[in-house]
Amino acid sequence: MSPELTLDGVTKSFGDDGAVRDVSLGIASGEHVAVVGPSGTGKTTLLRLVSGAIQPDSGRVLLDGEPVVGDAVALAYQGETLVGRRTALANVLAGRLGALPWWRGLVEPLAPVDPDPALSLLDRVGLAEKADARVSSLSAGQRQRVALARALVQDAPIVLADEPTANLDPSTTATVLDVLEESVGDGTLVTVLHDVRLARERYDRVVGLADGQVCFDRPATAVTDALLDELFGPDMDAAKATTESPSVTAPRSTVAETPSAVAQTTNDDDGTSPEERPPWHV
Ligand SMILES: Nc1ncnc2c1ncn2[C@@H]1O[C@H](COP(=O)(O)OP(=O)(O)OP(=O)(O)O)[C@@H](O)[C@H]1O
Repeated sequence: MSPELTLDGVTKSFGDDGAVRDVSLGIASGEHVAVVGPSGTGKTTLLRLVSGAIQPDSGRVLLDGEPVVGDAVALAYQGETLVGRRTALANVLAGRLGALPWWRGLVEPLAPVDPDPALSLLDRVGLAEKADARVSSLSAGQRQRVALARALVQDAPIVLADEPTANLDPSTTATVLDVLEESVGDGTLVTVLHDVRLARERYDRVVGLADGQVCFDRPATAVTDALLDELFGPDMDAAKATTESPSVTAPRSTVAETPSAVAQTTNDDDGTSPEERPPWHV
């Protein structure tokens, strides 16, 4: 069982900018939650607060009622947090070190870390042949997948993923989200996604952030175009013109049985390429 995650009136500012403002959320053990919202509305800051990477100015982040400590939370960052001159495998193994009990370093200081879990994850995200490549030689999408593997190899009960599908093509996006869902399994998953369609299709629950505050917090099946309109503002008008049928909102268990669902649900009938459409287009 993953611990229950609670954000209680969490606020974080950078200078005069209130990045996250009085956010309260309860995320139950095993929930898979997507966080969506326009750029600069505090999504990354929220994940960093939950991971303990930064501390709130006020409010509390709690796991089962206690402050976040230890290795309970793994965060796959959106940004460049890998060591470029080390190999992909070495970077993923660095995550594995954090998953081992502290006393292993005392008892077996020279024992090598078992590379198999890291190699297996690199294989599952499609990077088996890049295991020995320096991270600095990898594309942005490949680095994104190394960062995800590094988070997943920690076997943490709560996994946070910040835009894990940025820079990826549709097929690799589906693979990465499949690996994420399968690896986390019954654990708790909080993923920041720009693609609202994926959030609706693949997650139990969607939280919309606007200007650092919760705009909506609904089961994925209850996320309507009106809510997205409120969240994303005027740009939603373009989406309304092309969104006449209801969203494809398969529950998580169904999607997991159809790994290619993302590619299959892409609608090319309106004459626009997927890249030209707003992220919530269905
Ligand atoms: N370390 C920092 N120092 C100063 N300002 C910051 C810092 N981190 C975030 N901010 C500011 O906080 C606000 C929220 O940033 P954040 O990265 O959380 O947004 P976001 O919703 O994740 O954006 P995006 O979707 O573009 O990644 C922005 O105005 C940003 O400039």
